[in-house]
Amino acid sequence: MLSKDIGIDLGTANVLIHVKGRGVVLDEPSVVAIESDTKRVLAVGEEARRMVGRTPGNIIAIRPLKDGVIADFEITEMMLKYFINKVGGRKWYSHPRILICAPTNITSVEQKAIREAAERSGAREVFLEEEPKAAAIGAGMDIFQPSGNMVVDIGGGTTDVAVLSMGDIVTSSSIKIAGDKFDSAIMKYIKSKYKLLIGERTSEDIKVRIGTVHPELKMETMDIRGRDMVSGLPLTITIDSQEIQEALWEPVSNIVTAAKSVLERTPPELSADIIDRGVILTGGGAMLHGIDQLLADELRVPILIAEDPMHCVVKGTGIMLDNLDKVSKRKF
Ligand SMILES: Nc1ncnc2c1ncn2[C@@H]1O[C@H](COP(=O)(O)OP(=O)(O)OP(=O)(O)O)[C@@H](O)[C@H]1O
Repeated sequence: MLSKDIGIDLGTANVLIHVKGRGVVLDEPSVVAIESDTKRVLAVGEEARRMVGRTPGNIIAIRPLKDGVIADFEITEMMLKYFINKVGGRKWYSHPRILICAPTNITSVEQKAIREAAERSGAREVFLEEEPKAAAIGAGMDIFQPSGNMVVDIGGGTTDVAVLSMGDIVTSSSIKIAGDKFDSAIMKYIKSKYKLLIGERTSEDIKVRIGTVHPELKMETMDIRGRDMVSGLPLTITIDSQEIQEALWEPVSNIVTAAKSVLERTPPELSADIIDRGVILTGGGAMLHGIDQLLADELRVPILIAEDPMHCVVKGTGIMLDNLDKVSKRKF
C-alpha cells in the first residue's frame, strides 16, 4: 500500500508525476482522445497524442489545457484522475498528499475542479503552487535565501518569468506565448510563403529538429510534407533553419520583452545577484536552439539552461512536498 506524497506538473503540453522515493514516474502528453457522439474516452496521453490530426470524423483528440488555461475542465479532470490512478492504481488507499503546479492563470472555479479531481483520486490533502517557484527549486536554486534568483520557464502554453527571493516571487510576468505559439508561427509562415498546409505535429517536429533563434549557430535543412493549397495534392518542400528563425522572430521577441520588463521592475540589490548567478531557463522551450544565446545578448546577463529542463517543475514539486513548512502551503 502506498502512502507517498505525490507532485504533479499539470502542463499544457505534458503531465508529469513525481512520487516520493520513486522519482518521476509518469511523463505523458496532455491529450485525451474521445468518441465525439458518446463522449467515451478512447485513449489518454501518448496513445492519444499519436492520434492528433489523424482521427476519423467521430473521434477527437483533445488537448484540454490550452494557452495556460483549462479549456475543457471535464476532460482535464478525467485525464488527471486517469494519470493518478495509473501511477498508484488501487494502492493509493492510504491517501497521499498531492501538490499540483497548474497553469498560472487558472480561475478559482478551475482550481476547485482540480482539487476535487485530485481528492476523488484518493488525495488526503491537495496543495497548489506557482509554476515558476517549483521550476526554480527543481532547477536547483536555493530560493529561500535573501538573494535574487531569476527563472524563465518556457512551456507549451505559457512562459513564466520570475525573480524569487526568501521563498517567494518578487517580480514576475506570465505570457501566453510559448512552444504552442512557436508551432503555430511555423505553420503560418509555411502557409504564407509556400502555400503549403502542415499539421501541428509536423510543425513541432520542424521546431525541434532544425528550429533556431540564432542563425549563426545552426544551418540545417529538412524535407517537409503537407497539402498544397493550390493543387490540393500532397507536396514535399525543403526548408532551412534561417527560415524558421524568421518564423519564430515575433513570439520569441515577446518572451525577450517579458524578461526585460521583469528585470526592469526588480530591486537593484536583487539585480546584482542575478548578474552574479545568471538566469536559469526551464521548460521544454529552454531547449529551443539558440534561445540561451539570444537572451544573453538581449538581457546582458549570463543565461544557463537547467539540467533536464522539462523535469524541473515536477522535481520542484517533490522537493516542496518535503519542505511544506517552508513553502506557502496554498491549499485550494
Ligand atoms: N528540443 C526542443 N526544442 C524546442 N522546443 C521543445 C524541445 N523539446 C520540447 N519542446 C517544446 O516544449 C514544450 C513543452 O514544454 P513543457 O513540457 O515544459 O510544457 P508544459 O509544462 O506542458 O506547459 P505549460 O508550462 O505552458 O503549462 C512543447 O511546446 C515542445 O514542443
